[in-house]
Amino acid sequence: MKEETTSDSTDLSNNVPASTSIPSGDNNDNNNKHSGGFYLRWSRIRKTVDVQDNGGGGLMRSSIAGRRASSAPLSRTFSSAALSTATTTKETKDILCEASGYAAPGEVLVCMGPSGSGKTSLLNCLSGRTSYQEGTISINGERLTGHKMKKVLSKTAYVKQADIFFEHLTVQDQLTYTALLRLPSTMKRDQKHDEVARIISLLRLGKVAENPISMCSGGEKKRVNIGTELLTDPMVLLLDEPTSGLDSTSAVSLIRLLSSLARDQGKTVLTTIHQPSSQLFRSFDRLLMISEGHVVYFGTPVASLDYLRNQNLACPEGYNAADHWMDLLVMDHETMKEREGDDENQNNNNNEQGQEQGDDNGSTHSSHGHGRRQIPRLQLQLAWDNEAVAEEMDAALIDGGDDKSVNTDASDANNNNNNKKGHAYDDVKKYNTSWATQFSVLIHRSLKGSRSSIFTTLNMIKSVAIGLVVGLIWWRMPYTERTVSDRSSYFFFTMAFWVFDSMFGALMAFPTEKVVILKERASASYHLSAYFLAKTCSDAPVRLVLPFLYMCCSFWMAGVDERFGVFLASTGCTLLSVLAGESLGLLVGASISEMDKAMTVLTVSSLGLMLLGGFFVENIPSFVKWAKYFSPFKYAFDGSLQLVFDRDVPCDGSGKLENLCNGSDTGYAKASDVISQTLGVQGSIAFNVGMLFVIVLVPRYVAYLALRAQKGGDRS
Ligand SMILES: Nc1ncnc2c1ncn2[C@@H]1O[C@H](COP(=O)(O)OP(=O)(O)OP(=O)(O)O)[C@@H](O)[C@H]1O
Repeated sequence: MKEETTSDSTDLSNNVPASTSIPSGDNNDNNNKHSGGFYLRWSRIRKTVDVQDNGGGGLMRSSIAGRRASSAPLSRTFSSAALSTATTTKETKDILCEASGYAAPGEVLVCMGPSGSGKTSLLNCLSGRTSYQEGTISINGERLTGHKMKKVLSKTAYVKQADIFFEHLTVQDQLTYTALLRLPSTMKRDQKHDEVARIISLLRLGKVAENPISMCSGGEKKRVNIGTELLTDPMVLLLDEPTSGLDSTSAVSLIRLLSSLARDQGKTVLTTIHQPSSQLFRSFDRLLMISEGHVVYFGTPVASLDYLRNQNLACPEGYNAADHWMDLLVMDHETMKEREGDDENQNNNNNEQGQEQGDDNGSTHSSHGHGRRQIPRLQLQLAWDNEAVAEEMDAALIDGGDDKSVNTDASDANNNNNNKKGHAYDDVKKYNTSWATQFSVLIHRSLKGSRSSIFTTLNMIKSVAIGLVVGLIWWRMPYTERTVSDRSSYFFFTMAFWVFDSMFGALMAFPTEKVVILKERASASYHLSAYFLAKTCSDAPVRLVLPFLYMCCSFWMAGVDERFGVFLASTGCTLLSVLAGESLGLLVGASISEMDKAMTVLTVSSLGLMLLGGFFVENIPSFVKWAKYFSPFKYAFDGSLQLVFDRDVPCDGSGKLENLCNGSDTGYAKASDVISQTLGVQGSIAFNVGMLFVIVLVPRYVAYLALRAQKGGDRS
């Protein structure tokens, strides 16, 4: 093993030319064709992440410089401090190592590499979805820094590997809402609908347009995903594995579609792809090969075969060139030994056959024609002269590369263009539509979701049934001394049931939508505030219908009060308590991302708040008593009881209000005494209702802030 490593480095230093420039035939001849397009360049992009190592020692520990010297495989670097710690250490893992390249308007650049080589990470960096430690990304020669990157987002479409949607929406709905949100407000509504129709026909989605996305096949979902991004007429289209899960015919037609978008509309297309056919491989305009975060080739696919031949790694005749590239990049010592063994056997067989047949074809091709003791991916990583590409990219920067005289044709064209007209994205606003438009579209979309998840037939039956059961159990209570505690328990049950129901129902509201929101927000579709308000405004009325049905049944059956005004007011109190419970659920759901933790927190806190409401324990210790002022149960209960017990209570000899009835000359217990002494109600109706409003609004606002603080991770 040691010998092999030494010989690797020796062989490499002997075999690889000191400088490997972009292969011939790879000039920028296409650049002037689409000078109005976006020329995306990146140079020396370095991205690292900190990861935990539990002292397993399974990680490779050396630096790039060290590896360049020793040819040891590496994708991680260690700080010396980390090395000295035996147990859990933090290490820095290199995900992209000085990656450089460009994607030109009118061209399809295909990025290939083994799984985990850094393709998605590169797209994430280029789309502004993730940070990187070093390097420059520019559009038409201008560096993209934070602010500009955000602006460019609205001109960049990023089709992610995962198809993320609200699956209850139909294909048509999904595209229409996207069009209404992301197409500029200068376009009329009809034009936006026409655009949706165009995309549906372009992507052959007509047959499934009215189907919910959840019913679509993988390929159809992928096309909806692409259609969603194409709608905005982006200048730069980034696609992560758009052909995964598609059959070969669909994959070919998708790549053809991308090519035609690039050629006919001057779009800049950068896509990653797995295992294209030989024919497809050759049809790509440009190829970027990545291995363990290192660019190992950038140029045309055809020139890549010459390059491999120069590296003594020629693709065997008749072998799929893309497969050959991938084989080279995944091969390790073990697979090499196996292959060498196979080759030797095959050579021996062929030699024997050749001798028998007098045929001189015995020199069977060694499966990949490479030096037997080199690991090809290391050879290729070391051989590629990334610096040459990086310098070329830097030279194209308007505000200063190392040598401005080395500008490419395109950058010259773009410089002139930019000087005259300013940048194509200078006048681009982050959001294409106004806050009000976003709010109205989102509320419409959100209502569809709320109706399908909350306002279901089953939920309605449940509410009416519980109302009927409660009505029967508390059946026709007379308004006398005997039923004071029954009336109070009716309200206790009602508040407890509905507040818990709304709390736990709302807990899931944001977590289930979070992934879609992060995706849509990453493409600057709308303000978070527009989403948040639309979501809460659409969920609330739908959620209130159910307790209203319950109140309609139970209140009259139980004979809580015969006055319609009291019914309306106590129903209002119940509904306010439902909204308060919803707010607390939203707050916990928005602040704690792990569902099991959120559920635990909500269960403990809601039970605590209910007990603190004073229903079960009369003598709450003073050091926790203050917490009852956070209890929506308390305010709803206290408010409702004051509405009902606004008249003196007739004594009926049952002795339930003994202390109040015994001393009474009128035969009535005074309402104020019943409320304060027997029921322990505090504060006026206005105070209790006011406090309910506070609990409705404050936790909601904090939930919004919590949601705002959440950023999509690298992988979201
Ligand atoms: N935030 C992160 N934390 C830790 N590791 C990460 C992070 N992001 C990426 N990686 C690692 O970086 C490497 C490159 O990941 P990336 O998703 O870019 O690969 P890929 O080439 O797109 O793979 P695939 O083809 O399987 O999608 C992987 O080993 C991945 O585990």
